Amino acid sequence: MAAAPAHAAAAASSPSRRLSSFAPQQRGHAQRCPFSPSLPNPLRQPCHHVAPSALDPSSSSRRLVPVYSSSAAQNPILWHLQQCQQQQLQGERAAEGGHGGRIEWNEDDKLREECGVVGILGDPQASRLCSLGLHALQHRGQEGAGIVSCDQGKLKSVTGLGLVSEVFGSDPSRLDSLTGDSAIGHVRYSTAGAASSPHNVQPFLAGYRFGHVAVAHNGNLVNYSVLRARLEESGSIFNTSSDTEVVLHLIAISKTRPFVARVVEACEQLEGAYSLLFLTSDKLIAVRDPYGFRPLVMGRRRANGAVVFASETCALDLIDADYEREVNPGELLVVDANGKVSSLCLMPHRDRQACVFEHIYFALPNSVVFGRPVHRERYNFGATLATESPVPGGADVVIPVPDSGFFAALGYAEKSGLPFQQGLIRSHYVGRTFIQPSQEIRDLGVRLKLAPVRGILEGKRVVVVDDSIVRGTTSSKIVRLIRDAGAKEVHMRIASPPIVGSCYYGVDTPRSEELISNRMDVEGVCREIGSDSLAFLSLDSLKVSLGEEAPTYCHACFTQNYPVPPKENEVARAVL
Ligand SMILES: O=P(O)(O)OC[C@H]1O[C@H](OP(=O)(O)OP(=O)(O)O)[C@H](O)[C@@H]1O
Ligand SMILES: NC(=O)CC[C@H](N)C(=O)O
Ligand code: SF4
Ligand SMILES: [Mg+2]
Repeated sequence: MAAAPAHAAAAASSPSRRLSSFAPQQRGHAQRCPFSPSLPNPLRQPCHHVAPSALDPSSSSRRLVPVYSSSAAQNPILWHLQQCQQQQLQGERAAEGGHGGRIEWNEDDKLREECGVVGILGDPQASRLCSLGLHALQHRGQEGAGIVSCDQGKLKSVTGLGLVSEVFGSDPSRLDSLTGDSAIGHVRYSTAGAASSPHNVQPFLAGYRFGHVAVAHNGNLVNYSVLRARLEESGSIFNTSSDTEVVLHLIAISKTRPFVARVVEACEQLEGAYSLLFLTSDKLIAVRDPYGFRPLVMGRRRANGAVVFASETCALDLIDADYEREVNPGELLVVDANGKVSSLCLMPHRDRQACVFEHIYFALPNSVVFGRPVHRERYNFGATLATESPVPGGADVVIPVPDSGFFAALGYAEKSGLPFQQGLIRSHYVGRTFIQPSQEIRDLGVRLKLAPVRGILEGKRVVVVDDSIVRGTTSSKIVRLIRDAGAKEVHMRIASPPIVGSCYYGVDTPRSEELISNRMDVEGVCREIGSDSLAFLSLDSLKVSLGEEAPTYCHACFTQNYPVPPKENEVARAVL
């Protein structure tokens, strides 16, 4: 049963939050250049620019501010801004290798993925299966990939920048070298530490007093700078600028024994999100933080009972492993060399705060995440949206924004009784996070990625369903594409609430100020993206859709109620 439509109630009481129609000529920008306020800003599209004050490499934080761009060649202001941005980039690259912080930024307009982890024990093909599992999780991180295997107590590692196919496909000898019947793997999208540094690609492998240990991490540690500073003060030397490395140092300096107790002691000092896999000479260990922000599941291979851990069940499916259960929040599972699994409670169990965005956007629809099939959740969000936000004057067709809008659009169409059509075709050869250095090329990139089907759109009142709006640039471009293809009306429907806050738990979001719904209300966003109407799924309806489990989900990017306070302000983007 859908909740009362929150925005409809707001619309009745407040004209400023009403869903509205806007004529294109009303869509002018009155903004001025934030860095030269005396100059009017004639530009239209948001891009990113680094404030000149942040050009100082010693600056404690980098400020990214939205400005408006067209072609730099035609526009001196943009040229100036791009020069500054170049300068900033060069400064940061020169500073790379410095302590801790992230020195690159979310260059496109998206919420970026997180990371994916896979671990296997008890199969002679462990590293090959691991690489297949990583392929299945490639949507969670495309910056780097790696595998550490264990053969007769000896740990071996191959890591590299790029996609799994680039790291392991180009040279078969890499996988051949990873012998042994246990392995862990990682695909990275960075939240802390430079994306372009090969040192930051996981799994990390380190030696300590009693042996070697490898770690693969999905999440983000909100207190890592504090921990790192403390460790460095007492002599630790870091190899990477990633938050994850602190875990290895904490294990190494722990005075307790055995190894599992060291892991527990280390994890007790961590704050934030962590789904971790550890590999040692004789064990595979899986840990999930007490809030369970990030997913982590366990399964077994049908053929031989090998134990498998993975971020999402799609990785289990690919390697013929049956899903057994989640690693529970706050739980530590130890798999010994004989495949025996023991469970330990890591620390007092807190109320779970699973990331609801896994259901909305991140996870693949064929995965089961937090015990729920992702495709079903998305379908329900879309169906609820249809109930609470039909198009006032009716519509002719519902189309999804591929890929992640697909199931929500299907739910919307079936609930509203409208035909569901594929009005946008997605190129399979353009990545999920398409990155180009200039805004102009990025604009073209959207057309490269999504092409309208004129025969479906021409003369129609079109409902376009997407999963989320972050900065709004993709939506504006899609609205324009659909209008250019002859649509009579374009109504955007978004199957999640407006995103108003950054994530500190393993998802690289733009700064709050750059999130379009943080800067303006629904009517403003509608005007900005140029649609005839716009509606988001209300938070109340999202919660109704999640049912009894709603309180066990994190919704902080919609509410800014952070379950773990983000102590280090903007940690993911700070240059320390
Ligand atoms: O408001 P914006 O800044 O435009 O960002 C939001 C868009 O980004 C994501 O799609 P993306 O293209 O990254 O991935 P997908 O193809 O898997 O949907 C998301 O699904 C929205 O479509
Ligand atoms: N997205 C993630 O889970 C990233 C893991 C880790 N914080 C890193 O930056 O490498
Ligand atoms: S803030 Fe948003 S993206 Fe981050 S964990 Fe919470 S729900 Fe997920
Ligand atoms: Mg999308």
